[in-house]
Amino acid sequence: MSVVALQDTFLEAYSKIPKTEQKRIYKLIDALRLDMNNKGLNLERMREALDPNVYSVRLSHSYRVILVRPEDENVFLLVWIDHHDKAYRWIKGKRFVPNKETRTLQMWDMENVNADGVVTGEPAPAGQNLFAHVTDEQLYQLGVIREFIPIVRKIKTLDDFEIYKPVFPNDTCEYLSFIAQGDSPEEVLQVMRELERESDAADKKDFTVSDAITSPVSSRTIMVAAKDRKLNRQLQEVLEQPLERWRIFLHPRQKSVVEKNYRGPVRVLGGAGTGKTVIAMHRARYLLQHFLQNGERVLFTTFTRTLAQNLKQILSTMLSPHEMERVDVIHIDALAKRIAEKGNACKVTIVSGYKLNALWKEAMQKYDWDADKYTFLRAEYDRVIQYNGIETWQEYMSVPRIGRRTSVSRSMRKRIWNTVSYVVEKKKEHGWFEHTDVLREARKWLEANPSQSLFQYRAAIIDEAQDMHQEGFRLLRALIPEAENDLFIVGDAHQRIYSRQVVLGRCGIHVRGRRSLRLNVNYRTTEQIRQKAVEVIRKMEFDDLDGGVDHGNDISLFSGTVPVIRSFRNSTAEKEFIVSRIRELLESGVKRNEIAILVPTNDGLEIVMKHLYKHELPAEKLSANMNPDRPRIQCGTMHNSKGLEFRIVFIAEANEDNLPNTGVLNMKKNEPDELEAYLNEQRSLLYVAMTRAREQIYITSYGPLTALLSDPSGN
Ligand SMILES: Nc1ncnc2c1ncn2[C@@H]1O[C@H](COP(=O)(O)OP(=O)(O)OP(=O)(O)O)[C@@H](O)[C@H]1O
Repeated sequence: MSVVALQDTFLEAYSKIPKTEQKRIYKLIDALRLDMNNKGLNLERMREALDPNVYSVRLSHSYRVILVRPEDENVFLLVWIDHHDKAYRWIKGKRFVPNKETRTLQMWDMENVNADGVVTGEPAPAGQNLFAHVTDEQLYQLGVIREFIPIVRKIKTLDDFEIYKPVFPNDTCEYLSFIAQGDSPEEVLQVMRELERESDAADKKDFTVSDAITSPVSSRTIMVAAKDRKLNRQLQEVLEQPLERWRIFLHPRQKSVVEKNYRGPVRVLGGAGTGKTVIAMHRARYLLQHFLQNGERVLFTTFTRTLAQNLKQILSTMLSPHEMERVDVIHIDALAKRIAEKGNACKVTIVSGYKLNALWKEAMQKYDWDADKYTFLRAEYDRVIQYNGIETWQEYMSVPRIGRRTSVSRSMRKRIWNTVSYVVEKKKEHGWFEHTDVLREARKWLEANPSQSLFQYRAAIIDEAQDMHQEGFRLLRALIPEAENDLFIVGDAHQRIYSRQVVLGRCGIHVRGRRSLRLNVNYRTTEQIRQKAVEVIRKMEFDDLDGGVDHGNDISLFSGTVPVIRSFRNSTAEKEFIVSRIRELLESGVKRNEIAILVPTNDGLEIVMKHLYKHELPAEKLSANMNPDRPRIQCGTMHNSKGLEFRIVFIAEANEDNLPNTGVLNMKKNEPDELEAYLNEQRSLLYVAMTRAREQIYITSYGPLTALLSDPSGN
């Protein structure tokens, strides 16, 4: 007898039961395989269940495992674990269908449908149907079983689709999601056919549960336990790390992006949680295994140190030690510093904060500026001069000041230039560099020494590209020779929280035609969280990192509870609420390190952490050196959460005067460009923080709540 498990449901159930019960599963599987008639197993047919092949078996005094045992087949399919009554309720309306079209074993939930009475209702009039352009036959080929076709015909809008989603099995739901997002049925069927080509059971007349289990397509949904007494390593791995199965199975769409041979740079866009980083990591592996020669290396870079560290750790579990030696995971500023120091044989000292402010104040005094022009001058330097890599007065005189609304006369420009030159000279005298200076110096060195191949990089993968400075991309272009599969860039302008818009074409990176891709399906966040997060940024426009507009719209595969948003009288009341919710979550089986508390400011972070300690809740700050597996509540600023994800997220201190920060608003109030840029960054920051949550989000404040949640204009 072979024993397999239905991933999505079984893993969910498994993650909710106590550790002692989890350990019993392995023994139970062995026992089932050896002798299913073993009386001790207490195998019982569940007559109340809709599916005639459903059985239950005793795991312990309290828990039962639900399984499917198709007649005349030598297989047990584990689907659920729960207390007796709850398990019965769960299984009651489920039907397990080996679907010849999708080559998978599907789970249909008739209970949901019948409760809503949707099966017997009238279909939506033609033209008002989200899937009107999909024929019945195409729906069938997409895996919709015949009796469910009338249900699809009732779906008028994307919102309707949300309500109906739990009815569909995951694979068909995913295919329908693609169509709902604008893909043609033919395109989606093409993806399916590619899979069928891989399937050895494609021509069989009857499609059985055993066929579904052995079909390669099922590798995403079914885990197989090995035939010998030791459990298959894969099953054990997935059971122990249920949230990371994407490391093993990619969706066919993702797979095709990862495995293509591209004639030049590729750009992949997609909203939060659409799998961009997952794809980037798989791409690194694929490049090494299929496209690169021995000795050629891959650079994997991103914007922040914490994220680079996190990516390195995950990559090291996906790649062999030998492959890992051929990949450098490093954030862009560290890379630039490395090149500049190696190339110029000099020590780079980064200057920022008060030293730099003091230098600017000195220059402003010398050139007789009013103190309130500080923001204007710094922005002119960062947004126009540094952004465009300008180094001479002639260049500055002729550069279009795109995105700067305050006009400046020629004489004013000259005064600005004199002030800037003073700062630049002084920085040189002290041997000080800002990060952008280092990027530029590194690039200039590479351009002047084209034959120098410092690190044997043949290709680069760039994550979180929206926050990369133009100088960063120019540096990468100078570092990686133009060739097939040279640059793989993933990013999302919705999440830009550090830099200004980049135009890849202006950095010598030319993305053409089919090398520009967009992912639309969110695998991380529930639709409820996604929608709430999108509300915060809905009035903004987003670029495609190359001078165009990103009109993309995403959809989440999962449904969940609505975000909880609450404001409290004072900070203590807010923190007490958070602590009590955390205690409840821990009691319900959520692990400490699955919970994150994010706050707008560093001061707020200290307060939150003190509060957790006071209540004996171990906590840890998000940082490049932290170990995310330690059983601690993860705390960090919203900025630090970039690129990460957690099961439950609290955004605390989301106060009116924190988000956006009133002090910064005041400083920028006379600079409309800067003010708008800052507000947009703050909206994106909130979007980023909210979309870190997989299952549930709590947003709290003391005093009035941030206006960004109620009024996306931020006014
Ligand atoms: N093929 C897949 N199967 C299952 N889960 C997946 C798959 N692809 C992605 N995911 C899940 O979605 C999560 C989000 O993926 P990822 O971090 O790559 O998204 P992203 O687009 O880079 O997000 P962000 O831009 O918000 O940081 C992953 O952690 C993973 O849990």
